[in-house]
Amino acid sequence: MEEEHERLLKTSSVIRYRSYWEHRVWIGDPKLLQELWQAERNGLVEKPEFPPFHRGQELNVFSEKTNHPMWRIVRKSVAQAFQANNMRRYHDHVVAVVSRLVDGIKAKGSAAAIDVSDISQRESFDVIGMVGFGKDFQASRDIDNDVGRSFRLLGSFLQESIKRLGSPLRQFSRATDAIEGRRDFERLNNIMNDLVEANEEAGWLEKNPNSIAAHILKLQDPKGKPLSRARLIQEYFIFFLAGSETTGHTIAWTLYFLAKNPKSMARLVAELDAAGLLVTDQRPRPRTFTYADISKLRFLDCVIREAMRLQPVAALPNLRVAVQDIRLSNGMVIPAGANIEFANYLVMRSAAWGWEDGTSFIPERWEEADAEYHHIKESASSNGHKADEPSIAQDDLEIDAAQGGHDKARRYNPFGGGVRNCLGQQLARMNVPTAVAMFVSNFHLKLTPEDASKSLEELETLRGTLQPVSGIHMHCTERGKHEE
Ligand code: HEM
Repeated sequence: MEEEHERLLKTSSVIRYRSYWEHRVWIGDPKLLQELWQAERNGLVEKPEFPPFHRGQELNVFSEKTNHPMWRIVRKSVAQAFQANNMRRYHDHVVAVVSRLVDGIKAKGSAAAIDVSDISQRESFDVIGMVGFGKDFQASRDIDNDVGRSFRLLGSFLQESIKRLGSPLRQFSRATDAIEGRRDFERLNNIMNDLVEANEEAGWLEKNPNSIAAHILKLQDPKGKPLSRARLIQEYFIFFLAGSETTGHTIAWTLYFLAKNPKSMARLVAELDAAGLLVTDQRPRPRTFTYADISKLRFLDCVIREAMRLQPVAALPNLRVAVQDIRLSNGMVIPAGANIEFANYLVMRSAAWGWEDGTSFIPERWEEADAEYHHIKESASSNGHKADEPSIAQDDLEIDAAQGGHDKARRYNPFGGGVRNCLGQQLARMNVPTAVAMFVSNFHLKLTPEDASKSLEELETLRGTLQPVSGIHMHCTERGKHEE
């Protein structure tokens, strides 16, 4: 994938092409991305049509059009669940889930090849269940269990959905894997339905007023009516899907880069040691990782940013449609109806946007001020047109979506940009550092010889999210017990 994108970028940062009857525009330029996010705020860019994957399926906050009142209603309400004071309140859940996994890995011993990708999926699934919906699915209780396949169902759902996009009639096919796909849809639907029922039980809402579930259950449509059960299930489901796949793979890729880069690992270990968080011979039971640690551990933050720059798990399929002709500052016009692909992946790697040695893992680059931005020279504006229209005040629909201005454009957007950027990013920003720090504090991580010998390209695949193709396997040796 990397090679293919580098090849494309050498040709241009904007590519127009036709795929059968569709007109597509592929944008790999941060300044133009900024303009398109502005166009999205102004209603000129929309989400594409998401054909129903399942008869009777409703839309949700991810698939709903930006100009539809329901999208705004859901986004504004559920955003409250992700406020910092809430995240602080729920941090103990994250620590509890990671601690269970740490115990499970210890029980396996260092000879076992642990799939950290599987571990990370269990972690993020349990966190979203507990933090968002008050349900402990216990995927992290025993690292070999299958908890009714529920956490694996999200991955298979995503893959089945993608197959159906390519072949809409698949949902009626009698092929074995298509039948299994339909069963998985049904199972997932039932799990979400059970969860809605549990959350609707008397007294639950009062006890969990800040959860994602509480904000969804209180929603009313524009006519003031409560949401249908089918819509509730869809809203529940999207928070599980968007919230666990992405976070889990981000944790796994971060651990992978650390295991591959001993100098970065050593620096992080020293930081955790200085903070009293590392297990050592002298400190077999370090203090518990706290919410306050997240903002204090600067190098940990650099490591995660760098991993998300190189392996942005959700940066590829950011698709949109032009509502009307859109003129960009480089003079190009995107015709109404054209599909737009935001090629964030490339923007976050390419030398064209000032990334030095952009395909290497160098967390130190995040110690420089303004590293998120590409600075635009006046001459770069090809037709004298300014990069931005005067900025519309960002309202509370946008989360950490600062895009720069005329002189600089944000070149680091792992959570997307503009009004449709990631709604749950505050949960990810709490979960990923906590999990990474706790795993590194407890274990020496060493890739198995087989996975260590593979290139990143051999390890990765794009199945809806950018994820390991068949896991990332490591030997995890307890710190403080078997020091090297
Ligand atoms: C490292 C973890 C995560 C990454 C990298 C990530 C990335 C993204 C990106 C790039 C988008 C925008 C997609 C687009 O423009 O089409 C997005 C949207 C979204 N994300 Fe995340 N996400 C993460 C975690 C989460 C979590 C934890 C939740 C919730 C629990 C969540 C919920 C959502 C939702 C609901 C949307 C749709 C928002 C809308 O359309 O208004 N995400 N995410």
